Order: sequence, then C-alpha cells, then structure tokens
Amino acid sequence: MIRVKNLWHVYENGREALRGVDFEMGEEIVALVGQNGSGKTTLAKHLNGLLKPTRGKVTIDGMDTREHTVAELSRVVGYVFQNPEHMFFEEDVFREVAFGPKNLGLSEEEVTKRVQWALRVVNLQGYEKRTPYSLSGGEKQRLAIACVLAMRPKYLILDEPTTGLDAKSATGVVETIRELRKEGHGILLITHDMDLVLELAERVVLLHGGRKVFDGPVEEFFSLELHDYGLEKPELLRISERLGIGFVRSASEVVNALAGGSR
Ligand SMILES: Nc1ncnc2c1ncn2[C@@H]1O[C@H](COP(=O)(O)OP(=O)(O)OP(=O)(O)O)[C@@H](O)[C@H]1O
Repeated sequence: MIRVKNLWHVYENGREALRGVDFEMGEEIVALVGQNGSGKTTLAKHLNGLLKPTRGKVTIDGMDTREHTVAELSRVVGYVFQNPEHMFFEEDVFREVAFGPKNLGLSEEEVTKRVQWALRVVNLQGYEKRTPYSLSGGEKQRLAIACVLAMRPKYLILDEPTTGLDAKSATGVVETIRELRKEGHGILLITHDMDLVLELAERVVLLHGGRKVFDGPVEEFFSLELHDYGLEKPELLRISERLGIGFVRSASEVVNALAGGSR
C-alpha cells in the first residue's frame, strides 16, 4: 500500500504546495486530478522519494520515504514523466528498455526476459531494433512505460500519458494501462483529461489549492460542480444526461441504453 498521512510540502520559496493531504492506494487505477498548480506533481514526487515531507509521513509498502533513497523507492514506484521522448538516449528500443534492469546488476538472461515481457505488455514486440526517435507519439509513450516497467515496480505513476496523442494512439495507451492493472500493478494517473478519467479510473482523488477535496468513486466525482475546480465534464456525460440515460462510461453504453430503450 501507498500511505500518505497528513502530508505538507512547503517549497523553499515558502509556497505551501500540499496542505495536510491523506491518501492511500493499492492495486487499483486512481486518477489524480485538479487544476494547474493544485499540487498533483508535488504529491506524485513524494511517492518515489523525489521530494521528502515537510511535515507528515509517506510510506510505500511499509518503507518510510525519509529513510530510503530514490533509487530504492523507484524499484517499487515507477514514474513515467510527461513528454517521455526527452528521456530516450539509447540507439534502439531493446537497449532503451534494458538500461534500467542492467543497472540493477541482473544477469543478461534476466534482462532479456524483462525487456521481452515489458515490450509485450505495452504491445511493442517486434520493435526491438527500431530507434526510439522513429516511433510515433503513442509508441514513444508506451516505450517510456516499458522502460519503467522493466524495473518491475509494483506501482506506476503516469503523468498525462495521453496528452498530445491522436485517438488511436491514446487507445493503445489505455489498453496498456488496463493490461498493467490486470498484471497486478497499482496505477496513479495524473491527468487533466476527463474523458480518460471516465474511461479508465476506478477512483478519483481531487486536489485543490494543495488540499484533497474529494476522494471517491468515479460516478460521484462527476456529480461534483467540476467548474469550481477548473475542470470540465466529459462530452459523453453531457450527452447521456441530455438523453436522460444517466451515468455511462463509454459510447457503447450509450448505444446499449438507447437500443434497450427503443425495444
Ligand atoms: N520547485 C518549486 N519551487 C517553488 N514552488 C513550486 C515548485 N514546484 C511547484 N511549485 C508550486 O507548487 C504548487 C503546486 O505545483 P504542482 O506542480 O504540484 O501542481 P500540479 O497540480 O502538478 O500542476 P500542473 O497541472 O500545472 O502540472 C504550485 O503553486 C507551483 O507553482
């Protein structure tokens, strides 16, 4: 379990970015949302020790982040940053994914196994010899996930994984996230994309001004006055409300509801 207790983070300039946040997550898909500057990235950076609490406590599967290095914590909590292409530096996809596990000092055989497994999960088998820069936006995002995944972290933080991707690429990333969840990972999804939250999240945590103002089921989250938090209701929900069919999570649910209603 990831456990955050009364977490305060004050930056050197005095900015209180987190003010008494309590948060827990296990093997589930949690969407972390809130407008710009609400504290999402600051909270996420506490989960692999990039930041340490000013006050309060963060434990990752029992490890207090104050007492462990980023390297140790990163084996348990993998962080896939926004715009991942900046992190690629190897000449081919295989080496890129192998870099992390090699650094762990694993045998060549184990490294190869992990690379193959990670590429399979993100659906990039056959790309081993390609140069990372030749990949599409969605493929790069999936490669970034594979690189972190090859370290076998139990939890993954994905920062805006679908931003800037076309619909087809975004679908590939969504499928990858579902696959990761099936494989037993806990996933923290930092996003402004409410369609993605609707499609994928099992729970939503909403930050506002450094405080947690909502933590609960997706349906309940979308019943909030989202404009108050600088967020927009997904088009799909606005349509379903106008049609009077209530809460849905996908276009096919709308179609089914309409088909059922016309019988
Ligand atoms: N290194 C820093 N030094 C000082 N203040 C910072 C620093 N990093 C972030 N902040 C401030 O802390 C607050 C929270 O920032 P944070 O990046 O966590 O928000 P966010 O919700 O992730 O925003 P975004 O959606 O824009 O990424 C903001 O007011 C931000 O300006």
